[in-house]
Amino acid sequence: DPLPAGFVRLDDVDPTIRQDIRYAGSENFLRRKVDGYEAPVCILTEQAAKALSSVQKAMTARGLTLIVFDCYRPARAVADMGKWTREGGPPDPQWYPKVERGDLIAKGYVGELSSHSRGSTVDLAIAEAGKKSTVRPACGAPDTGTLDFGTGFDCFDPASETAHQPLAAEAAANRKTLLSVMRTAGFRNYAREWWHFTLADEPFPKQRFDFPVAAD
Ligand SMILES: C[C@@H](N)C(=O)N[C@H](C)C(=O)O
Ligand SMILES: [Zn+2]
Repeated sequence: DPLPAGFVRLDDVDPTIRQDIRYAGSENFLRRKVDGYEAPVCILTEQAAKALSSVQKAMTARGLTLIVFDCYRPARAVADMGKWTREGGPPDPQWYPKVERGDLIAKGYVGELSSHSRGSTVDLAIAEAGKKSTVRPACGAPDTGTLDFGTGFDCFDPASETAHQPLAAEAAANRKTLLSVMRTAGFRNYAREWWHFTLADEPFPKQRFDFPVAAD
């Protein structure tokens, strides 16, 4: 299906950006596919995709690449995550080792209404350009194939706060690099998650979308 006006598939803007769209599969904190993800593709607003492509150019020059884990997230996916957290349960050592499942929204790790549904928010890391990512998330181990950020994508823990201390020097330096290149391109970080960025001048600041994430 055609995308709503103003949205693009990232691959059409910059096919060099690596994509590992976790909610389209089971390697995520729900341990199953999330509603609304029909294909593992990154969809963003045109402005966000172009801004990300400018970051990728800086990365490529350094032998690095961006890797995106989540982009536009349909409202039905946000609702699915919310319902799932409310089912409750104990901490999960891999994804939220110190938080009850039912507290993930209250603690700010999962959005009850997420900026991702506005299309200009992205979860991402930096990887070495030559190395392919194999999935090995999240707490206590960086994702294989990404630089060391201290924690992996979607490790819901205070250690994932962007400015968390103490943090090994290399992880702190990599967080600083990601923050710096993303800020230069006009993105703002969410202080609780080093991987979550929203385009400051987003085109749909008050709208939430619900079309599915589909390949074409
Ligand atoms: C779930 C995680 N990847 C994330 O994006 N968290 C923020 C708070 C959100 O859901 O908007
Ligand atoms: Zn996010």
